Amino acid sequence: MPTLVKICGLSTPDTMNTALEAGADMVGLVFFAKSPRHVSFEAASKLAAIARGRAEIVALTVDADDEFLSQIMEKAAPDWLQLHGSETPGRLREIRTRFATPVMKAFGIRERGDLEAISDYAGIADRILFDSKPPRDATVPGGSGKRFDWRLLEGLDLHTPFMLSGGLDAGNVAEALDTTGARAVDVSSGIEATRGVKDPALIRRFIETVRAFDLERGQAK
Ligand SMILES: O=C(O)c1ccccc1N[C@@H]1O[C@H](COP(=O)(O)O)[C@@H](O)[C@H]1O
Repeated sequence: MPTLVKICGLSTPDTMNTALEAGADMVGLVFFAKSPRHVSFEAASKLAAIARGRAEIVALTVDADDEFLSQIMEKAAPDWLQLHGSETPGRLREIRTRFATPVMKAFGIRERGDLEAISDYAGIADRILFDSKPPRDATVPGGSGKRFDWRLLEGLDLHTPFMLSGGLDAGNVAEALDTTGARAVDVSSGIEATRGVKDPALIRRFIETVRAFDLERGQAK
């Protein structure tokens, strides 16, 4: 199976098309006003229409309430919800039931102890997402372009599929895949010219690099 690639924080039709044409498996729309990648419901609806049927659409939220999630479902009808806040296992269960959409729960990792909470989400989260841990006073809890020590994931025995993120780019993604054994990766900052502004050439290079890694490992499509 080829590595699953998620391109996150797309906010223009051009970069959305670039990601899709380059072969992204998942495309992420950020619904968090403090993020430089935040999209309005109107923009999201147009971007989702471009992506539908070509890649899975992921809506990223941070501690969103039901009203906000309902708006996202109505306007963008995502295939996945990415929950990047401090959502509890109970809240995840509620969201899955109410919105009948798979959920990907993000965990910020800095040290081994940060992995402990994950077992509480077993059988509830459809996928676990590993990101670097944001500083306590961060206004945006992700998309920082910072990596964490990937060796912390070595030998991890998760019974839930996981995705690796946090500071990935074309220059380090092969090493990240090799170290962690991840079968899915997510990138945002590493494909940007400046914070929040995607660079089509970097999007293509990132996906090409992952596909080359897959070819080398005999995992290509
Ligand atoms: O992208 C954002 O602005 C964002 C905002 C709030 C929470 C998470 C966000 N992005 C996610 O963060 C990780 C790491 O991204 P990066 O490649 O290090 O920039 C990734 O999962 C994004 O989906």
